[in-house]
Amino acid sequence: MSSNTIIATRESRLALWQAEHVRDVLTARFGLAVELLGMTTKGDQILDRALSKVGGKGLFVKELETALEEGRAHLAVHSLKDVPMDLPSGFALAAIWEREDPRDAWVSNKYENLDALPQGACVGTSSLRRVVQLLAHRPDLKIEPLRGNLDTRLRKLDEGGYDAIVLAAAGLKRLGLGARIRSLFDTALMIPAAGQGALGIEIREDDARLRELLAQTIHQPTFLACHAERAVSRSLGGSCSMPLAAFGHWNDGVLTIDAALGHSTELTRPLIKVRVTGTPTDEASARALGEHAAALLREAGAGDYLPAC
Ligand SMILES: NCc1[nH]cc(CCC(=O)O)c1CC(=O)O
Repeated sequence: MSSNTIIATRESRLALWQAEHVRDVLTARFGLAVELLGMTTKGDQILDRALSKVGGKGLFVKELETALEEGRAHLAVHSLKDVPMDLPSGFALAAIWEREDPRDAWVSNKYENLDALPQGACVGTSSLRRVVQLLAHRPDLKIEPLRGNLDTRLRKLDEGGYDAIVLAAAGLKRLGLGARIRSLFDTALMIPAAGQGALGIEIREDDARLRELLAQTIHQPTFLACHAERAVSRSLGGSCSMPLAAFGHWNDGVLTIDAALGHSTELTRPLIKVRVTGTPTDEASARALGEHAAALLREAGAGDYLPAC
């Protein structure tokens, strides 16, 4: 095997963009010779069912972790949003990089935004988080499942299957598809998912060399916000699928976390929403802030909303 540093990556256009970005930064900054190892994951193969029904987001990372474990690769680059809240033992999240636009995007060939949709119109998304927040504003809408990579989802919209779809702005912008964004959701109306728009870099926990090197690349405000967001999810039992949104944003040195939870099966039940603020300085204090938000959600009745798992 070559002495190059190898990045395991999924082969969707977005995953490859992200892996190439990490490769280029590591080469420019540390002079590393980096190669990509493309892989297909279970999550890429299952296109007909909601991920929440077949084992959740871990499906996108398992094969990459196996490559790390077997020494076929050294780093795995992920959309942080797709990384389970607790990594299996032996693996570490060595870096979180600066976020692209964390907002959700409205993509439609006919309607400017959610308010412009006629009664009973059809919106495509398979994200429970997006479904409950769309229905909170427009209970009349018909929501239809929409899976596949970004190009597939856009094609399904263009074929006329939906009046509009909702996608992460980050993915569209990274792929040069920003022109497809008709409008952007206010993060108060459509709170993003924990980690949305950020990159997460995973390594073997015992890889001291890469751990030290990657520590120098962490984008601290994103790192703290995302650890707080992920802690909200973890505290509520993040391995289960639930309609949860958690978004942290910095203002004058203060981190505000907005979180919203919908009922896991009765998707039109009122959302439970909380906001907390703090000034975390490290991973532990960021997590504590997220745990505080989760505690407030529980006080407000989250226990009745969570799936039994
Ligand atoms: N769940 C799939 C996924 N994972 C990351 C992104 C977009 C990029 C990001 O949020 O970092 C997407 C597509 C989407 O939600 O529209």
